[in-house]
Amino acid sequence: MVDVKRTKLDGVFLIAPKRFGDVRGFFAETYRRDALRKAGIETEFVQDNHSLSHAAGTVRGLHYQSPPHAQAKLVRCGRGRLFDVAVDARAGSPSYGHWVGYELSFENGRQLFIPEGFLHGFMSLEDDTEIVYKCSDHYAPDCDGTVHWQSCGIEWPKTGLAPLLSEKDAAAVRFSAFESPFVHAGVPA
Ligand SMILES: Cc1cn([C@H]2C[C@H](O)[C@@H](COP(=O)(O)OP(=O)(O)O[C@H]3O[C@@H](C)C(=O)[C@@H](O)[C@H]3O)O2)c(=O)[nH]c1=O
Repeated sequence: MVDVKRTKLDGVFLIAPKRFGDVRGFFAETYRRDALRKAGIETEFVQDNHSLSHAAGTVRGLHYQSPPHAQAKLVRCGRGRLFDVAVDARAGSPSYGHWVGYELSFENGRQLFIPEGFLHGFMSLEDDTEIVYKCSDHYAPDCDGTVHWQSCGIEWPKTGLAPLLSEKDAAAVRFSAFESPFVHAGVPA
């Protein structure tokens, strides 16, 4: 059983798989294609990723892959706690530049579905936080892009710690200078 809820950004969903607890711990279905389809998510995933961030306050993002290798992602936290963010980067979208952010943790088991055309990033909120996510296209380094994490008006959690970023992410272009490779498939008037 999976609870799939819309967010304020069209196409982004917050997902809560049911956990069956017993004396041993819990059991949960972390991916049900039929439940996502019922919510209108037709995405086929082809790659699973897993990363560990040692220090709380680590930021990865805001990342995207350009067409023809754009990726939708289904994100969850394997260990610890993180703040996960999606930013609408589809040129012409009524919510262009708008963002949503949710705490995903081992504890709450929640997932975020992020469609193609969005930037994705996260901040770890505990030491040794793991993120696990499915992607709808393979890694394509030539199509890889990053936008500066502090250039979209995102209200990041205040950890009191110095953020830790890759060199690539620290040097990323600001959102105001970002030339979006994505187009919003709007309904014609
Ligand atoms: C993303 C990725 C990286 N790599 C390699 C390239 C590099 O040597 C090393 C680390 O790559 P990065 O620094 O890009 O890793 P990271 O900063 O964790 O990148 C990830 O960030 C989050 C926010 C996302 O949304 C992902 O799509 C991805 O962009 O792993 C792969 O082999 N396959 C992949 O799919």
